Amino acid sequence: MSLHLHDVTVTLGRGDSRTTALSGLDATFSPGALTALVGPSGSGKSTLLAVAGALLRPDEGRVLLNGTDLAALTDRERARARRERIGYVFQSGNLLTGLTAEEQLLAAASLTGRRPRTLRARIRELLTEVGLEHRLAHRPDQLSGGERQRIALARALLLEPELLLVDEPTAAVDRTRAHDLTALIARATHDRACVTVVATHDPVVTAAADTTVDMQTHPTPTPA
Ligand SMILES: Nc1ncnc2c1ncn2[C@@H]1O[C@H](COP(=O)(O)OP(=O)(O)OP(=O)(O)O)[C@@H](O)[C@H]1O
Repeated sequence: MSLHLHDVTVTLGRGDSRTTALSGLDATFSPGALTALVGPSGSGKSTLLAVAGALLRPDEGRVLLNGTDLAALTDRERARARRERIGYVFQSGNLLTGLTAEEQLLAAASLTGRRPRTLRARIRELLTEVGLEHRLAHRPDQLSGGERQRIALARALLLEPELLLVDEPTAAVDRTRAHDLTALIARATHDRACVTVVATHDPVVTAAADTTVDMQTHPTPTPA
């Protein structure tokens, strides 16, 4: 399993706000390695995650997930890849309104055909690992921003993706929790040899990462 971005260009916005967010980007991400994606605000980290996560189709270039070019798939195939192969943890958490923390994970797992009975123990274990064992029955509107994102991380880890993409996992938590979450992500990456890319400004994450990709070494976003 590996992720290669070849000559990827992404243009965002229209008219005066049109911006080349990524320009001819080449990057390789290895299995079993936690990669910290660093660079100043606006350097294209979230854009890279969106392209790698098959949420955004590049204007040009190839996005090879273990040899499959995500950019060349149909919308339906891309949706399937997102569901079955990719775990994407947004800063917002992107949870389903009205479901408790535990139900968020059960719902995600049921989409992949797993039996709820065998899942509950694993779900509780993961919610404990992200420090939310006391929030199992809380719905998104009863949780803080950092807590919502931690549920999203637990949900992604439950599904054991080949590719794990995480946007700023430690931005809304205290330092102790930042260390714990980073260790959890690193452990999952190493244990299952998945490709993990974490966009971050946090030295706690960069210190624990196996490797770093610096967006500053790539061309800065410019008006298109
Ligand atoms: N919808 C959009 N229309 C036009 N330009 C956009 C749009 N979204 C993002 N951009 C621009 O694209 C560039 C890359 O943005 P991106 O969000 O990928 O940066 P980032 O490195 O993730 O930043 P941050 O660290 O602040 O999250 C920025 O210059 C941004 O202003």
